[in-house]
Amino acid sequence: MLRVENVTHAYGGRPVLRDVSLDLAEHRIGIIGANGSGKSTLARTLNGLVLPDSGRVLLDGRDTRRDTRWIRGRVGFVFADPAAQIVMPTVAEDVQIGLRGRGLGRAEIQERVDAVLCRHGLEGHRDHPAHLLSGGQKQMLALASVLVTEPDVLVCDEPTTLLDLRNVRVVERALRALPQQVILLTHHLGTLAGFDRVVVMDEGRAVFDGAPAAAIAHYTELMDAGAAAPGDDAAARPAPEEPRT
Ligand SMILES: Nc1ncnc2c1ncn2[C@@H]1O[C@H](COP(=O)(O)OP(=O)(O)OP(=O)(O)O)[C@@H](O)[C@H]1O
Repeated sequence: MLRVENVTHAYGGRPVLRDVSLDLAEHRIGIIGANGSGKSTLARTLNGLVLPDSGRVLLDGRDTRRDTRWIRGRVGFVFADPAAQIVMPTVAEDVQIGLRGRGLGRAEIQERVDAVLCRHGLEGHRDHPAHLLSGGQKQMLALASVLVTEPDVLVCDEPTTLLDLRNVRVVERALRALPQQVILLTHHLGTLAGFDRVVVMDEGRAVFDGAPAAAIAHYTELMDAGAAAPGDDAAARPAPEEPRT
């Protein structure tokens, strides 16, 4: 189980995570919050991409600070922009690269690559140049390239941000079907239906933690309150004039 213990983190002296503590045990966990609330930074602490300034992050009792390599192998990470994750010229090569150095034979590598491509609708694109895939296909490739390594936990940082609605659905379906634990950061609140738990981040703190509907209601209230904050005179502004004809 992933455990976040009293984690704080700052960039250039500016606090981004403030004493966050979470036990992340459920199968499907969402993390939502305003832009800049610290979601990505929190997600990155989960596999040691970001090490906390204080506090610690543990996977099954092992600290990301000490056992970074082991934890990276157990916690897969999918980024919002698949282009940042695709490193090889062809689809199959890109999936295969994650299996390097694991002492697997050629046949097993081939088998695992074929299986993951097939599961994610990319079997017909095996030798296709990866950069020519559509946005949705690139996101599926990024997902496949992480899943081929068989992580226990998958952390997805807004994997549907760049996608149209059809591809959002494709990625949602793929995530739903995964046997492993998924921790999903998203601004697509509908994706969280059926999740076990949703954490709301605000200004570096986990301010709500509960069922999806209650978490979304809390987040919506938070955003509405922010939109009508004192000093914001938007509500007092006169409505724009109708164009005259
Ligand atoms: N590498 C970095 N160096 C400096 N500041 C950073 C870095 N990464 C993030 N920040 C800052 O930390 C704050 C939190 O960023 P973070 O990406 O964690 O928020 P977020 O909730 O994921 O936002 P979004 O919804 O926009 O992706 C932001 O103000 C951001 O500018």
